[in-house]
Amino acid sequence: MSTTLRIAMAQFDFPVGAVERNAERISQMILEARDEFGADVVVFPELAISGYPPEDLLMRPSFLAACERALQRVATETKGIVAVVGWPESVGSVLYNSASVLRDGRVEQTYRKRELPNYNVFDERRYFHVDPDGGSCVFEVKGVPLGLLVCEDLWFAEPMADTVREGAELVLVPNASPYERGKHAERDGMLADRIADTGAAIAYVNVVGGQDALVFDGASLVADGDGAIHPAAVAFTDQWLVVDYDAATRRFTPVVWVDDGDESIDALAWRAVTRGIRDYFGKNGFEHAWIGLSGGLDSSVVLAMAVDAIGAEHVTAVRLPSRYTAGLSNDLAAEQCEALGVRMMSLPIEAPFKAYLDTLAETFAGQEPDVTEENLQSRIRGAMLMALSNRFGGLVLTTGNKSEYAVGYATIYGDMAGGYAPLKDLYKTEVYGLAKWRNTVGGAPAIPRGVISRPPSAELRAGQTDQDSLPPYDVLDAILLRHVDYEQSRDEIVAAGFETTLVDRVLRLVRTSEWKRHQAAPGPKISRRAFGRERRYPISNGYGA
Ligand SMILES: NC(=O)c1ccc[n+]([C@@H]2O[C@H](COP(=O)([O-])OP(=O)(O)OC[C@H]3O[C@@H](n4cnc5c(N)ncnc54)[C@H](O)[C@@H]3O)[C@@H](O)[C@H]2O)c1
Ligand SMILES: Nc1ncnc2c1ncn2[C@@H]1O[C@H](COP(=O)(O)O)[C@@H](O)[C@H]1O
Ligand SMILES: N[C@@H](CCC(=O)O)C(=O)O
Ligand SMILES: O=P(O)(O)OP(=O)(O)O
Repeated sequence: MSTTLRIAMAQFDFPVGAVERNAERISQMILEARDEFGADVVVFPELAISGYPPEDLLMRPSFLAACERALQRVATETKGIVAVVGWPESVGSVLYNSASVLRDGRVEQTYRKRELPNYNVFDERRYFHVDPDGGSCVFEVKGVPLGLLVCEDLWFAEPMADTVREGAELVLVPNASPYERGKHAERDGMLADRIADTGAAIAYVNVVGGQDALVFDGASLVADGDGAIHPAAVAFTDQWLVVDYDAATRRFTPVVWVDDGDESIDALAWRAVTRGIRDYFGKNGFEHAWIGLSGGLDSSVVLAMAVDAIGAEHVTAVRLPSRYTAGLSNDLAAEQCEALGVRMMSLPIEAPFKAYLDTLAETFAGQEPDVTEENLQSRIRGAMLMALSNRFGGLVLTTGNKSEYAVGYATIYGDMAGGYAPLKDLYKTEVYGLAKWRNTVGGAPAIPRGVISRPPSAELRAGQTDQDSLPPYDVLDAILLRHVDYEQSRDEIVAAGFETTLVDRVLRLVRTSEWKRHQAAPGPKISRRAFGRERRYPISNGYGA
C-alpha cells in the first residue's frame, strides 16, 4: 500500500528580529499542525526564527546566540511530527543560512543553503558562507525519502539534482522570495525546470508580509513529480496550507488550500502595496495615517490604499489649500472622503505662506518668483502634516510615485516628508491603471472619476500642470522603464525611437536627483528594479550614459 504524507506549510509572517516571539509561534504552530491537521511534517519559511532579511542584526553575536537558543527550544516541541525550521546558524566566525530537521525533541540534521543570492535586493554573501563540505540533506518520514533545499538553491539545477541523486523523492523548500511583477510565472517556470530534470515533487513554502521596502507574497506552491504545478495559494495572506502527498504517484492532493482568485497584475500590485502599508504600520507601532489630500491622482490613490490597508477609521485626510488650489481640487477631495468614510480636515496654508513671503520680501527684493515660492508651499504642507503626526501620533504617508522620484519632481522636505511611500515603485501610468482597477472592485468608486480624468498638477503656481515641466507621462514612463528597470543606455533608448534631446534631458534628471532618492522614505518594491534597496546608484556620479 502506498504511503501518504500529510504536509502542513506555514505561510505566515515571521517578523524580522522578533526571535522570541517567532520561536513561540513556531512552537505553537508545530503543535497545531500535529493536533489539528494530523500533519506528519510541518515546513516553515526561510529563516523563520530570525525573520527575513535580518540584515546587520546578523553581525551581533547576541542575536545569533538568541536564534540558536530559540531553535533548540523549538526542537523540544517536536514529538510525533517532523518540523523544518530555518535559522541563521553561527559556527565560530562563520555563518550559514540553514534549515534544520527537528524530530523527537532534537535537531536531527541541518542543511546549509548552497546558493546565496547576492543581486538586486539580496545581500546574502555579506553575511553567510557556503559550506564547502555541506552536501545534500535527505531524511525519511514514514519511509518516504524527503530532501531539503533553501530558496535560491531551487533556482539552480545542481542542488536539486544532487538531492534527488541522494535519494529524495519529494523536496521541501522554505523560501523568502519577495514579490515583484511577473514573479509567479517565473516561479512556475523554475519549478517546471527542476521537475523536468529530476522527476521529484516539490513543496515550496514562501513567507508572507511586508518588511520595510520588501513585500513577501507567500503564494506557496506544490508541484507533482510528473510536472503538474498546482495553482498558487492566495497571495499576501497568512494561512495554513495542508496537502497530502502520495508517495507512489508523487502527487499532491490539497486538504486546506485556497487558490488565488485574482492574479491580475493590478490586483496583485494593489494587494502588495496595501500589505506593505499594513505591516509597516503594524511592525513599527503606528495605527494612524495622515495624508495630504489634494484632489489629484496620487494622494487619492494613497488614501484608498490606506483605507484598504488599515481601515477608514485609522486614516485622516488633510486638505491644505493655497491661493493656487482649484475649487475642483477641494471638492474632489471631499467627495472621496465622503465615499470612503474618511475624516477630513482643512488647514489652508495661505497665512503661513504669506508670512514666509513677507519675511523673505526684503531678502528676495527684485527677484522673479520661481520654484523657491513653489517649494515653500510644499514645505508648509509637509510641516503641517508632520505637526499633526507629532501631536496626535501616527505616520504621514507620502504620495510621490516612481516617475516623480525618478526625475526629482517633488520637493525635498516638502511633499517628500513622511514615513512611508506607497507609490514609490509605481510609475504614474501604473498609478492610473491601479486607480481604474480599484474602481472596478465594487461599491462606489474609491477614487473619484473626476480625479482620474483631470490633468496632473502640482498647483504650486497659477495654471500649472506637470506637463509644463515634464514630457507626457506615457512617454516619460516608457523612457524611465527602459533606463531604470532595464538599465538601457542613452543610445539604446534613442535607437528605440525616442527623441535624443528628450532622452538626454530625462536621463540627466534621473542622474541629478539621485541625492533626493537617498533621502526618501521607504516604499514597497513591486517592480523588477526598485529605487532604494535594489537600484543603488552613487550620488556623486560622473557617468552620463
Ligand atoms: N509631485 C509634484 O507634482 C510636485 C510637488 C512638489 C514639487 N514639484 C516640483 O518639484 C520640483 C522641485 O524643485 P527643486 O528640485 O528645484 O527643489 P528642491 O528644494 O526639492 O531641491 C533643490 C535643492 O536641493 C538641494 N540640492 C540640490 N542638489 C543637491 C545634491 N546633489 N545634494 C544635496 N542637496 C542638493 C539644494 O539645496 C537645492 O536648492 C519643482 O519643479 C516643483 O514644481 C512637483
Ligand atoms: N491642496 C492640497 N491639500 C493637501 N495636500 C496637498 C495639496 N496640494 C498638494 N498636496 C500634497 O502634496 C503632494 C504633491 O502634490 P502635487 O499636487 O503632486 O504637487 C500631494 O500628493 C498631496 O499629498
Ligand atoms: N531567487 C530567489 C531568491 C530568494 C532567496 O534565496 O531568499 C527569489 O527571488 O525568489
Ligand atoms: O500628487 P497629487 O495627489 O496632487 O496628484 P497629481 O500629481 O496627479 O496632481
